[in-house]
Amino acid sequence: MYLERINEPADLRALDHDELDALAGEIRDFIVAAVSETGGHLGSNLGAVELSLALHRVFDSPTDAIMWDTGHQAYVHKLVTGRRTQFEQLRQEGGLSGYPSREESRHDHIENSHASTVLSYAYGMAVARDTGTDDHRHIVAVIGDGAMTGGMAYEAINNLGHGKRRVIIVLNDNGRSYAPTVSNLAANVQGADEHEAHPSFTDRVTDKLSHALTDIRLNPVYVRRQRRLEDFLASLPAVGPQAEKAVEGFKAGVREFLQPPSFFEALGVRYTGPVDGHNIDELEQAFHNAIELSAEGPIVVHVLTQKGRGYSPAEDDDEKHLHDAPVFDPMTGPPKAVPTGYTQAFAEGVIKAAERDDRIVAITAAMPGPTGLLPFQEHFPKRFFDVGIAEQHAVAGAAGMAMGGLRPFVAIYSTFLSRAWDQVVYDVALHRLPVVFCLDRAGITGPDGASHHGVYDMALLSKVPGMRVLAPSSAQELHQMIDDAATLSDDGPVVIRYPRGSARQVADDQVGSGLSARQVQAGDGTLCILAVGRMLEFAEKAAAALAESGIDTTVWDVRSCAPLDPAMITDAATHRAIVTVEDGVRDGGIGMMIADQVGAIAPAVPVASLGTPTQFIPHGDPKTIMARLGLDTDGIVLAARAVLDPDV
Ligand SMILES: Cc1ncc(C[n+]2csc(CCOP(=O)(O)OP(=O)(O)O)c2C)c(N)n1
Ligand SMILES: CC(=O)[C@@H](O)[C@H](O)COP(=O)(O)O
Ligand SMILES: [Mg+2]
Repeated sequence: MYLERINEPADLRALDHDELDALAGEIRDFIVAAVSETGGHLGSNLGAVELSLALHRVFDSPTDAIMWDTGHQAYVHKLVTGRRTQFEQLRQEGGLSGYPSREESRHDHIENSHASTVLSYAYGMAVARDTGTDDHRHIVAVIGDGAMTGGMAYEAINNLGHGKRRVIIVLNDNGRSYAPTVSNLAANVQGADEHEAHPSFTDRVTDKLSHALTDIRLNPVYVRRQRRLEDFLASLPAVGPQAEKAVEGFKAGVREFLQPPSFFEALGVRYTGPVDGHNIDELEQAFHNAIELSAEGPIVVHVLTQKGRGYSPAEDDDEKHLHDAPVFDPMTGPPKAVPTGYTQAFAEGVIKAAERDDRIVAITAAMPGPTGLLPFQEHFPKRFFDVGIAEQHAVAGAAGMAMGGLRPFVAIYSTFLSRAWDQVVYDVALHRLPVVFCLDRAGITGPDGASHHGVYDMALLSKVPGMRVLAPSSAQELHQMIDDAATLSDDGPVVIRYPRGSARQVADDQVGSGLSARQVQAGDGTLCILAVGRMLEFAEKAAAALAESGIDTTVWDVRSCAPLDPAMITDAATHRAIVTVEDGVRDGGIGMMIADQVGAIAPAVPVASLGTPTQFIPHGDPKTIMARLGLDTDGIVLAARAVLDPDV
């Protein structure tokens, strides 16, 4: 067993390549076993095994910074940097994070799980390094082909190229985000046409021509000779410049013939590849050469990997190569991922809406499966758009579609809509465009940690002029809200936000409509609980618990967070005390808006607002996190008793 001997990257350098290949096999078995126990990211990590080993053999982390875009593919990095024994607690409360964590290790840098950021970090760290005089450490940024479809990546590439920053970019191209990436970069580089845009892994690696070219272009001996020839020619009087031009022209002709200059080189970033991402020897050679060539400026090493490599249930999963997986039986692999709960309700509802209105189109930012849009794509292939990991473009694109007479439904996780805040406000709302935002994973999501909880959407979006913000308390309410949004959007944008996981099922008479709140039960005027979305279920249970001690509670399902229903505000203001509860940030949240409006008509009525704190909330089990924050039945009961009898 080699894995047990690896406690830090230096231990990798004692192994020969046969031992490294054996270690890679052990690591794959370890990751499958670990993820099968706790759930987590699988396909991406299985594809990054050899890449991670080669990086940690060639570069000297943490002196050299090895940074991972998105970070979901950093399990091997964690394994070889001393955290093997912590994987039993992967993504558990207080356990190992599923992403790099600065608290866990000096080898970790970026904790944010939002994609397409790593090149900007690399740029910034290179600038900081270069302000010093003797700092020669390497800045290595690993970015996936999916993350490369995010606009930020191009902003950074542009700056890196023009700034000639000494950064090594490792483009980990497995041809996929969840779905196949918009274009397979390897094919694009060689100008292959569309039908080759997603060649098999083997095809992608065995293109010997570009392979051979890589050797030439990467080999520093070739580069040094080329430079000596250029210097010699330039030194020749008279004929020198012409001869030099002739050599340049010849080289350009060779390059043009063999391989069109890549996108990267057009921006001043040297490109080389593709390299076989599962051949450690080849990877190490490529990285050593890149170190030499990076003296002149940034270089991309294009690495081809296979998502899910080495575990057939992942290799054979056409939808997402087991990008992530729940707890599962490693012998058989997890069952096929199908939408459940609110995601399933959205998947069904948006199809029904589109059947009724042919203006309706659906947009995803590289997450057709997790957002529930795969069935929509099957029903309406020409009305479905996957724009890549490009939320800003998705939203501004939706604005364009709406201006053109379409009715776009934009399906984006709550947390990822943060990326497109500017476009939501000034491209959609400013023009009062009929765009419907369907935000899955709103509220506390759990295992993916601080940058995945969807806790800001209500507080922020309720402040956008003309924006309607709806929060369903059941699957049936979500269906209703999708129907209503299709017409409400005549007057401008609508947001529907709903949580990860199971959805409450209710009878048709327990569903509201439009922008009205729904009174679930009427009390005797003592206490009024106003609940947002999934919190209604806890509010009803709290009311039942309070009834046992003689407190007769009114309960409202808020439904429309913006605008708030005036009838609900007026009724709440007639009570002795009010509790509001939402699974979003309390500061500036819906509860505070309710308190503000009640205060305007009944300033003496106390309002206790429950919500998430203005803090980053670490990963863990969502129910445990919500209980800890008082966002459950007991928390509501406690708040009710306190607001009724503050002296108790
Ligand atoms: C801004 C943003 N949008 C969406 C996601 C969700 N997401 C996580 S990983 C992933 C796919 C990443 O693809 P790639 O960069 O190619 O990495 P791979 O999983 O293929 O290794 C997506 C869309 C995200 N993390 N950040
Ligand atoms: C990094 C990544 O893939 C995230 O988008 C996350 O893992 C999604 O998790 P769920 O789809 O399980 O909410
Ligand atoms: Mg990928």
